[in-house]
Amino acid sequence: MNSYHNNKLEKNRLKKISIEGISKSYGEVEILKSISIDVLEGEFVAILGPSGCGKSTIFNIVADLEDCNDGKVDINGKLSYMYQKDLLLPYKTIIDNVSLPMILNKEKKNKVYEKVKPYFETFGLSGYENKYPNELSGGMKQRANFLRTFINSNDIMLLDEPFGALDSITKDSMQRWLLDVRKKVNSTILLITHDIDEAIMLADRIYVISKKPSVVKEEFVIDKFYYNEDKLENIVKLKKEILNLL
Ligand SMILES: Nc1ncnc2c1ncn2[C@@H]1O[C@H](COP(=O)(O)OP(=O)(O)OP(=O)(O)O)[C@@H](O)[C@H]1O
Repeated sequence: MNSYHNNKLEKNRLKKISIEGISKSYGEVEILKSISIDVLEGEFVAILGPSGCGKSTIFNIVADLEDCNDGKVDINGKLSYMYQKDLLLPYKTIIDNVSLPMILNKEKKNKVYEKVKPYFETFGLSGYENKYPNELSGGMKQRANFLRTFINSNDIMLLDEPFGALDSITKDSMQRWLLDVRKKVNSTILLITHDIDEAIMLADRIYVISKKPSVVKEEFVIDKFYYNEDKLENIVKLKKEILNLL
């Protein structure tokens, strides 16, 4: 595979996440087999693979929640992460939920409010600061979760199936929303998904991984000029190619 990073234009861009040949087994069961993945500064990269192939295991190793048996991970910056079922505390308002990481970091509440308030507009949550989670729709709750992740660190964000629990209409609007937010922020994002459409729609680059023991099967650069809703035939072709790999 001729890696994207060998391209001269990309050579000087900072690697925010470098995963080099990681392997992981649980007892006798081999889950990951020498997986290598890079994420450059400001990039949106998706790891796409079938259910149970070890995507969350990669995520946990990157977040340092689990050790790998072999290989290494280098993180250049501050990580935050969001899970599919990230929960908002029901007895706290949205602004308090979003502020939680900073409050836990012993920052003063008023100062934290000042910092987070402007982002309610960016994240489409304006007017919902003092509402409680049960007053928000599923999509809005995920936006609030997303904002909390962003507040924790907007440098590098790991998103594990962030829209997996949403119905398909809400999911579609959330994906469009995320593309829009991304234009306003300069975060580096690593997304884990088993949804091919989601990966193509959101990512600049996709790593397709196989069933376990998982290996990287292929890396795709998603040029949005070539893969967009006006050129559906290109998307269909790419989807077929990816499906054949899975
Ligand atoms: N602590 C553990 N002990 C034993 N096996 C585990 C452990 N954690 C995960 N596994 C196994 O490792 C495999 C990969 O799990 P993982 O959750 O990383 O997959 P995934 O690709 O994220 O799955 P999904 O898409 O369904 O969320 C699964 O077969 C799972 O049963």
